[in-house]
Amino acid sequence: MDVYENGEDWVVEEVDDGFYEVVVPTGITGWRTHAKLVVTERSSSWANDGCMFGLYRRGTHDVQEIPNCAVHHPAINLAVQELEKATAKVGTAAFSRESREGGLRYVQLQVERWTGKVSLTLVWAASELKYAQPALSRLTKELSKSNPVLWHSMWCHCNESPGNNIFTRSSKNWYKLSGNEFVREPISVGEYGWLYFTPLTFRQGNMDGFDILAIDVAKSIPGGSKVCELYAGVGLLGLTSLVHHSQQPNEPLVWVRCSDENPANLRSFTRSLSSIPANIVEYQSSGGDSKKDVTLGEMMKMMEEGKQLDNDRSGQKASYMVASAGVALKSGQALGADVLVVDPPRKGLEEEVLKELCKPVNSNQPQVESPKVLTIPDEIVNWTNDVQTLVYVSCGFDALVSDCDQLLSSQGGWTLDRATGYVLFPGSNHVETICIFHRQE
Ligand SMILES: C[S@@+](CC[C@H](N)C(=O)[O-])C[C@H]1O[C@@H](n2cnc3c(N)ncnc32)[C@H](O)[C@@H]1O
Repeated sequence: MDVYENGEDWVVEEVDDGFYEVVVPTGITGWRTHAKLVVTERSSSWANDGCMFGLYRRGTHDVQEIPNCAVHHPAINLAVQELEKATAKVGTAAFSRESREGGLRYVQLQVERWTGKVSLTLVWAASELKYAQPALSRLTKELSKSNPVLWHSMWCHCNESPGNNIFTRSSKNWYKLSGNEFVREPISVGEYGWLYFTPLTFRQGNMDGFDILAIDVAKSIPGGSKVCELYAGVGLLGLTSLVHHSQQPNEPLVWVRCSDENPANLRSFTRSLSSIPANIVEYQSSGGDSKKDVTLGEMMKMMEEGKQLDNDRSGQKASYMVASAGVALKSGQALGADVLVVDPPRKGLEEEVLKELCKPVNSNQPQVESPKVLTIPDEIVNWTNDVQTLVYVSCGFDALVSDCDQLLSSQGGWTLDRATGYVLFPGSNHVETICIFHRQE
């Protein structure tokens, strides 16, 4: 890429050649439907005047309040006001980093756009729910009483770890206290189903903006393709593409295989799939349990027993595997796929994924869709051999530049056809980018 670091927080294009188109998909205010805020005492603990909610000032642990923040969805600002009032009324003690006393550490607020309701997660410094009581119940009761229509659901996440991580990795630390398990968002193509999120799953900060990006991803996939999606979250990009192509004449996708390392996504994905009309996902009536949900408990048990978690049931065009990106590839998820969609975290692609994409295409490798029918040893398989189009969605520009350099200088035969930047987070210095790569003929 013809960009260089300028020593600041941004990179500069050497010559504006018009290659990198920039899109501002939404207004610059009110776009943030997902916020995580840190909590601190308003004054001293004996004053009992409740908690303050905000962000750490850069490089410090001083909390900066952001009342009526312009980029927040109005429901988030309202929720913060309700939290301030309620914590003052019931005397909730914020967690202190210094004394390690007090309970409330962080809050996560997620707006369900079509209802304007907020799913609230209270992150409490406790090892188990019982140790957060009775302060936790006092607070949630007051919040529900003070504004009964605002809250979609309330959750508690117990986190007494010493560091700054907002959430621990254990799904056992999550407790749903009230309301619905899932925040629902419409798939952004017509009225053909929903995406389901919980506080345990990844959800984009600017959902309106990402809807537009998801349609652009769908349009960049040739009709009739077989698609493998890594880093899929709840399956937002894959399912949007499946629905989009079902509405194009003679262009339905053949299949979409999604995967992600977070096991909590599987329940969400299964729900979404059930909400999409059968003629789009082609369920087969193969008996009563074909759409059966896996409970969180069953999921934990399967993981403890080392069983693979997936919903790859016959008759469905879309399937889900819980696995890291590298493991998903080596399980054959991209075998037979024409298109690979990746949307990794800021640090970019896993080394294993890059390594596969950088291998030269092996014209002697048979084109099959399952490793079970591959007749060559695993060590010499090119797990992305059939992929002709790579759709790379990036939220970390530095990592994208480095991954791009590796792909383009490799023997994988890749060319970068298009790159589009999306100003998804106005007011911040982050840009979301879609890069479309093709293999040279
Ligand atoms: C930027 S999010 C994209 C999710 C999805 N495209 C969306 O828009 O909702 C990145 C996802 O990568 C997953 N992830 C992070 N590291 C991973 C890895 N090594 N292997 C597989 N998934 C990973 C996270 O769980 C998260 O769901």
